[in-house]
Amino acid sequence: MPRRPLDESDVRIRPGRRGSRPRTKTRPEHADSEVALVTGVDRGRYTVLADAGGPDERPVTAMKARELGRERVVPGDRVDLVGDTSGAEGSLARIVRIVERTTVLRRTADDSDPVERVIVANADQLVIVTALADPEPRTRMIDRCVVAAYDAGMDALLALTKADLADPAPLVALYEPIGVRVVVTSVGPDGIVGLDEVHRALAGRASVLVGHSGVGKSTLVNALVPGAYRATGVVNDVTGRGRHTSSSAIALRVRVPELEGDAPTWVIDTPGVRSFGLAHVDPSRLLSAFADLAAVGEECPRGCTHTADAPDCALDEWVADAPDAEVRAARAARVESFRRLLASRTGAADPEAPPVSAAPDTPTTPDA
Ligand SMILES: Nc1nc2c(ncn2[C@@H]2O[C@H](COP(=O)(O)OP(=O)(O)OP(=O)(O)O)[C@@H](O)[C@H]2O)c(=O)[nH]1
Ligand SMILES: [Zn+2]
Repeated sequence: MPRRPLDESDVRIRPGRRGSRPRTKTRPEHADSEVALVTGVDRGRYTVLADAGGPDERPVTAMKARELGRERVVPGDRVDLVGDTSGAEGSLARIVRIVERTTVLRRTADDSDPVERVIVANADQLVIVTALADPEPRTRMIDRCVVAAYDAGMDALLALTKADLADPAPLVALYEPIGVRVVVTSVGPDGIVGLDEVHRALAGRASVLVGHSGVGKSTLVNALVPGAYRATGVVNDVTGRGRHTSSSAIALRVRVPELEGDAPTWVIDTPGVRSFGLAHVDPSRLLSAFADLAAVGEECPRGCTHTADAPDCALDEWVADAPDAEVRAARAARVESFRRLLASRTGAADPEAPPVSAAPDTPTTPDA
């Protein structure tokens, strides 16, 4: 019996076990599944948006079909939906397949859970919300977020809040050279100053927001998506604060029609997520986020870790071979930035004492 080639409506079925039974994969109900976007997860119930952006756009509550096994479904996922997809009160659809993801963001393993789990799928950008003061910015935390973003194949956007309290210039100088776009906001008498710039940076993209408690992330989200939390019940109406009972992310639609063109704008808030799992980050993959350095790294010995003490790392040669002092200084700074990010993966780097770098006229040479 010839097998029909797999297509989009196929559910992943584990092979084997009942070996003799032919794998009839054609399930009529799955043939007319529809693609939906996962916006939230709460205790085994998924909120998905069917026909997202289309004329029949509607929120639907769904559960995971058994066929998916232990595979996690997370906000940002596109899924195939079957069953009652009407979205009517009390209806429950089933998620039968996860569409292949373009990006995955993992949160860090912690004491309660030793596994680095995927928390958001298909996001384009990681927005690192950092207060310029109160609480003080922590560059190591920002570095780690940048690494997580680059490793996930996402862009990094630094949103500096509370510019009324401190000057953003030093942080801008630290992050713009490594490809991080920076937006600056403050709270003024008529709302958030700088919101237009934030809108421009988010328009047409799916952006994950992260930030420590008190940095002004909720203030920002509320300005971007007025009333969103009331609608989703995530925030207590009286205190305005998140219940933060779980660390599951939630996708919220931002309406900026004049900026976004055809692509919708989403922000994905991650209550309770404070850091990202970086144990899996591969130095070469991180290097590939720095196009100029990646080209240089092609000349490195196989398996080079690209750290300051790596023998014969081509990055050091590239700094040493600069035609003049100015170029050398620029290259050294670039390599230092990369190595700073690399070091942030592990517990090694002290935020107040970044790894010792080459002064412009004394390029680092490997000790080995
Ligand atoms: N001066 C100043 N204060 C701000 C600014 N943005 C937010 N705040 C204040 O900072 C405090 C924390 O803001 P939130 O938006 O609750 O911060 P959060 O990051 O969501 O923190 P959690 O709710 O604890 O997760 C609040 O008192 C805000 O009013 C700003 O631009 N300037
Ligand atoms: Zn190297």
